[in-house]
Amino acid sequence: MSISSNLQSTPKSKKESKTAWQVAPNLFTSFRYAWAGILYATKTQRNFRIHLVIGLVALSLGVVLHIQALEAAVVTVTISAVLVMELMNTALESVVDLTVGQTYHELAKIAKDCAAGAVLISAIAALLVAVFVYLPPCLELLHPGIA
Ligand SMILES: Nc1ncnc2c1ncn2[C@@H]1O[C@H](COP(=O)(O)OP(=O)(O)OP(=O)(O)O)[C@@H](O)[C@H]1O
Repeated sequence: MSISSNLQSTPKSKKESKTAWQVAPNLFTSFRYAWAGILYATKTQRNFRIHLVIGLVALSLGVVLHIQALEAAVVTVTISAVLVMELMNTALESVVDLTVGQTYHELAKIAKDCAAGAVLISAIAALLVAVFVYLPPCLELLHPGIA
């Protein structure tokens, strides 16, 4: 979905219009901006929501299946990688839409397709990690002594 069609370029408040171009004055403000980005992606990007839910389910499953600390670390990094890719994809879509608006441009297509490809690769890697980490304990649960 094209992003520019949903948004206005005008800031929400006068204060925001004065400070939007400045470096965040403190760490708390930086976190607030970062959180706003995550909230925006959660509200507007269906794929981000899907990956967020799958990530939470995978982490919960890890607790239920008592996976080892190293496995939990790999799962956590993998989930983060997918969500980070989704956020970068959303950021790139915004910049492309800001640049070309509603007009077709071959470079806009390449940029968006490559960003989507990056998300796809991270999601496939996450699926493989899930198979490697969760399949053995699941099989053991279903057929004790098999794994
Ligand atoms: N300005 C443009 N010029 C050329 N092709 C475009 C342009 N905008 C989008 N596209 C093509 O349409 C596809 C979908 O773009 P869109 O901005 O709708 O992303 P999306 O469907 O929201 O992607 P995602 O699901 O990753 O968020 C792009 O991958 C690209 O191939």
